[in-house]
Amino acid sequence: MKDLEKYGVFSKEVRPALFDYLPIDWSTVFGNNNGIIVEIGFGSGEYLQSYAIKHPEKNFVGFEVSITSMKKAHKRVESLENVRLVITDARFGLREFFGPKSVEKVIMNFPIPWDKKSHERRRVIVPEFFETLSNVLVDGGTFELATDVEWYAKQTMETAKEMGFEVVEFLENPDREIKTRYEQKWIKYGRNIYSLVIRKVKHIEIERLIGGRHEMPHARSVVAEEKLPLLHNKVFKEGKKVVVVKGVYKSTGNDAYLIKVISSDGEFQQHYYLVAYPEEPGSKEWIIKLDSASNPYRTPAVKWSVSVLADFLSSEEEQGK
Ligand SMILES: C[S@@+](CC[C@H](N)C(=O)[O-])C[C@H]1O[C@@H](n2cnc3c(N)ncnc32)[C@H](O)[C@@H]1O
Repeated sequence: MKDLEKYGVFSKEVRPALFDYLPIDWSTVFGNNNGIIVEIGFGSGEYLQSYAIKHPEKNFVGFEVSITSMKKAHKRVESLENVRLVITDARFGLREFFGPKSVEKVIMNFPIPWDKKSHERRRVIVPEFFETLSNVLVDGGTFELATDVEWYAKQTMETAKEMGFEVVEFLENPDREIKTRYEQKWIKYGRNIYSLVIRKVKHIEIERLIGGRHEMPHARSVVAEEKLPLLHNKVFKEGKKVVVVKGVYKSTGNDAYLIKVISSDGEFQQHYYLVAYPEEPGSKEWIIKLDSASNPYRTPAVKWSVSVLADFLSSEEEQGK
């Protein structure tokens, strides 16, 4: 894998899907073993920039889901050797890209609380998030939250205690050295600010969806070609895995088909393409695999999408029916 691709179009962007092995060995990314601080939802990047300049002896990894924020923040941190940015849902990224006891501190400034019942699924700070923290934080490592939403701060503190964390600090209107864009806005509007610091006291093992070598899943099957159009809009479910086929497209040049898939592992959803084509022209044996231009994380649902589609397409004789 060429480093240029692995590190994305932005010089400080890291694209974990292109790494051969996960969790990432961050010491090779930064070229040193300095302690790691993670910021979730860095927005325009002011906080990350100021913090990283103040602490050149630490490495910083920021997560965002907004590409607009990524572009703005990247301009700020471009020249900083100790910062890397990742465009991924941090709930997934913190668990999958960091090994046990590898992060000193996780920071979250002014997250959207998603208070409506229908939006609850988007919330970052949920019990599973504390399980991830209990694994990836070093012993005594901390999580810091700043918010303008009192119930959110208090609920986070209560859940943290239930999940075995120690509360180090809970302050109303703290005088924070670095103020984020949202913080400045809320202060101007006269809103109260709450800050919470909790410390890990107990390490737990967690299950990661991916891990180890990031291989390309593929399957071989005796395919009944007439079954391919039947895949359209098909939904396959097994446990937390869901695979939905959104489209099936036949190539004009040969017998290959492109299959548009959305798969979910619980809350984590990915969009990508699979390809299906005869091993030799005219052969009944087909290969079904990820399209080379698609690069989803090889989660259980992604691996399963290849095998479940291969089974579906398999001719009845092959299945012994
Ligand atoms: C209200 S803004 C706060 C931005 C910045 N921290 C500040 O205080 O100015 C929340 C940010 O979190 C990002 N975000 C929301 N959910 C996220 C997730 N699951 N993973 C990473 N970033 C997320 C949003 O895109 C948005 O930029």
